[in-house]
Amino acid sequence: MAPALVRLPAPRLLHLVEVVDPASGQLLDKALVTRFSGPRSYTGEDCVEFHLHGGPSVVRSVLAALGSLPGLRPAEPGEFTRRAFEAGKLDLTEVEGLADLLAAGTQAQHRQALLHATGAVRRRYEGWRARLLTALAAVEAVIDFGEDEGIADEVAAGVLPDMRALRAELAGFLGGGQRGQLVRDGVRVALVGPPNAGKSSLLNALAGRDAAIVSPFPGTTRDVMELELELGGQRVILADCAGIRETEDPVEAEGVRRARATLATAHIVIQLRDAQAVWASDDAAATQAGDLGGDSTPGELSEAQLTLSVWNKADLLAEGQGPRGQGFGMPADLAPRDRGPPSTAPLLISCETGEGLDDLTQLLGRAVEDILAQGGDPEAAALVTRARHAAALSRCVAALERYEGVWAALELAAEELRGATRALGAISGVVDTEEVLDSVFSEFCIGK
Ligand SMILES: Nc1nc2c(ncn2[C@@H]2O[C@H](COP(=O)(O)OP(=O)(O)OP(=O)(O)O)[C@@H](O)[C@H]2O)c(=O)[nH]1
Ligand SMILES: [K+]
Ligand SMILES: [Mg+2]
Repeated sequence: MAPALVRLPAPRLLHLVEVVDPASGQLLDKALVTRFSGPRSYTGEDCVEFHLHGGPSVVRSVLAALGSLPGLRPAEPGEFTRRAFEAGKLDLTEVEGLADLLAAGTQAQHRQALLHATGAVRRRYEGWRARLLTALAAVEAVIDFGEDEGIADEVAAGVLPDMRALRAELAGFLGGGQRGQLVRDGVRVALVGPPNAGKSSLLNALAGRDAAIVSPFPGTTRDVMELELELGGQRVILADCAGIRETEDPVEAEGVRRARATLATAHIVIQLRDAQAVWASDDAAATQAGDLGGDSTPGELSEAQLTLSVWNKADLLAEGQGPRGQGFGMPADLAPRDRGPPSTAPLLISCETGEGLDDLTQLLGRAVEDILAQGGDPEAAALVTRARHAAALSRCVAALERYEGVWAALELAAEELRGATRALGAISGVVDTEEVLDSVFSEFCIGK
């Protein structure tokens, strides 16, 4: 039997149609439908988009009707985008940008993802790769055809300056810090200090909700509790930990171990102490010098970490008692940025009354900016948003360094230039391995 002739609606226009189950003839929805004919579609293939009413039963019944047609099946997560990539519609940086765009929770993440998704990053990488290919082509041409020693030397010397410049440029991006990854993954802030300092109370105050358990019993928090905040458009991950102290309790001891691990990976450390306890213990000076309190020592902090020293429970200090009366600690250094990172002079707050919390938020925002500023300018930083980019870039730089050692020996030089080209190509997916592709596409949810 000849197939029934179907008049397809015009492509790339919305059509209001009745969606009918082909088996039962039952009306399923009245909906807008668009047909795309390849290659002018997202995947490059012939596609149809259904704009259904959103009720779960409508969607389920239309999917079931479609699934009953021969040759149709649900897409795997990321399958549409993978097909688009395979059809050459997107490169890997754009694919990753799309995944980041779908996941973007902050303005900074959003802006950075757009640089990838719109191809700005792709163009940078393609430009570099084109320079490598030009150099490689010149060198290979001499290997293949050039008999003349003079020409060989001339070409080798001609290629060298641009490859040197390229190596320096790429090394600059690699050494420029981790801003791209910080924007994507968040700046990590750890709340540490002795038990009962009010760390969980402060986490709740900053989050604006009762996220962590607060109690008058020291040793309440055991697991690390992480919360995401948006500060000045930037993703910040705030971690509340167990109070650091020696303990016989094996569960609390595990909490202390986790607290130390969290402390080690934090970009910013808020050292929280009970103002009255510090004042009573008469070691205010030691605290000003940046002591973590409890059993921990300043030696646990690395140079790159910023610390904010904060004294809590200001409401419990009597009039004239404590740092307030001594003329320091209120508020801590809120000096302009050019005067360096926030100082370690303590900031006095109360989670109970809210005193000092605005100052703390400001100070924290500035510390986050300082951490990001160490990571270079935003557009350059957007080139390296994943560990995979950094790894490929450093392979490329290493190959170019080796090239500079052998540039006059054309065969060896060509080999290193090929290696450098391959490494850059891996970032955009020009040269791909299944493994990289699988990990990139696995980030997607079903339907993209
Ligand atoms: N008066 C007063 N009490 C506070 C303040 N902040 C916290 N507290 C109280 O201090 C006690 C301990 O607070 P938590 O937030 O549980 O302290 P923590 O540092 O998380 O304690 P651990 O998890 O046990 O290490 C609770 O009873 C809080 O209500 C404050 O600013 N003023
Ligand atoms: K507690
Ligand atoms: Mg706690």
